[in-house]
Amino acid sequence: MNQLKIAVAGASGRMGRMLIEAVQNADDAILSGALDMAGAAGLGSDAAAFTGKPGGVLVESDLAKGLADAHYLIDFTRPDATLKHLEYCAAHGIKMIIGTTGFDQSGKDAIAAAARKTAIVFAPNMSVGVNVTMKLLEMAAKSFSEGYDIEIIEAHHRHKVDAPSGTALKMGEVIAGALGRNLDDVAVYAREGVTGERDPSSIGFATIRGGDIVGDHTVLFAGIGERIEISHKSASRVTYAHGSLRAARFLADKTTGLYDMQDVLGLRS
Ligand SMILES: NC(=O)C1=CN([C@@H]2O[C@H](COP(=O)(O)OP(=O)(O)OC[C@H]3O[C@@H](n4cnc5c(N)ncnc54)[C@H](OP(=O)(O)O)[C@@H]3O)[C@@H](O)[C@H]2O)C=CC1
Ligand SMILES: O=C(O)C1=N[C@H](C(=O)O)C[C@H](O)C1
Repeated sequence: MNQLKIAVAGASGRMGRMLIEAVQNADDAILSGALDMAGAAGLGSDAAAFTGKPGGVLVESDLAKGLADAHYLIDFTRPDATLKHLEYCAAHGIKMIIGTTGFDQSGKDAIAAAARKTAIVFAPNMSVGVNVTMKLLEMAAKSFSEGYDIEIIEAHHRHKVDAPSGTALKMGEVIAGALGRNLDDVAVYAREGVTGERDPSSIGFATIRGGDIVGDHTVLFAGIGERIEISHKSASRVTYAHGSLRAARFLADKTTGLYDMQDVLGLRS
């Protein structure tokens, strides 16, 4: 069997470790590289040592060394790191699965441009459940287009650095798209003081950060006399890791192009 040769960026991170374990446990994949930032404590050590099954792949900060044997890079880091990795991967034909969130428009444009040189799956949430939830939201938004106020509430662990979450923003885009609105025009990210009455076309966001919450997202459609809530709650990061492996398998026969998990899961309508 042709194994997927996968490198993992952010090897010491919450997702990096989960991904290394998932690659190690997959029959059709082999850990072929591991990256972390210059100065990180684990540099030079075995990337899989924490699993109890070291495999001889060392954590590198030098991209040429860390990616020498890789055909895929799974990247859950920070936007500045991902954009550095992107440049290298595009130049060397290494396919990317990007889970990092918090990109500005120029970062997103850079990813789209790199996808003309290599194949990329870019999604703020790799779990099957969240991506099916996106479809439910599209349907619900069309049905609740009049008379229902839409609010997106997300909760994550205390270490998360970006807000709202990439998933919440994507949910907002999906709902706005279904309603023929532009999220930039209708999003309300914070309320304080005398805000005035709610604009019925707005989509509100509320962010909670605390403890070890893996990732909860709820979309509230609040009407007169009834409320509908569509929620997804993650109890483990393993779903993101398994989704990333599905994304790598999806890219196996692609050489270029930008895809997301709706493509990977066959959910695009
Ligand atoms: N798409 C999805 O399904 C999911 C997306 N995410 C997203 O993935 C990202 C990472 O999340 P998480 O694993 O919790 O975060 P962590 O902070 O635990 O891990 C981030 C990793 O990236 C490394 N890193 C940070 N900056 C750089 C840099 N400049 N160069 C190289 N490496 C760098 C960190 O190194 P160090 O520790 O040394 O700082 C660390 O190893 C976030 O954007 C998060 O929103 C998370 C879960 C699911
Ligand atoms: O930082 C996290 O943890 C997560 N980030 C992603 C996001 O910003 O949507 C996905 C998931 O919710 C976990």
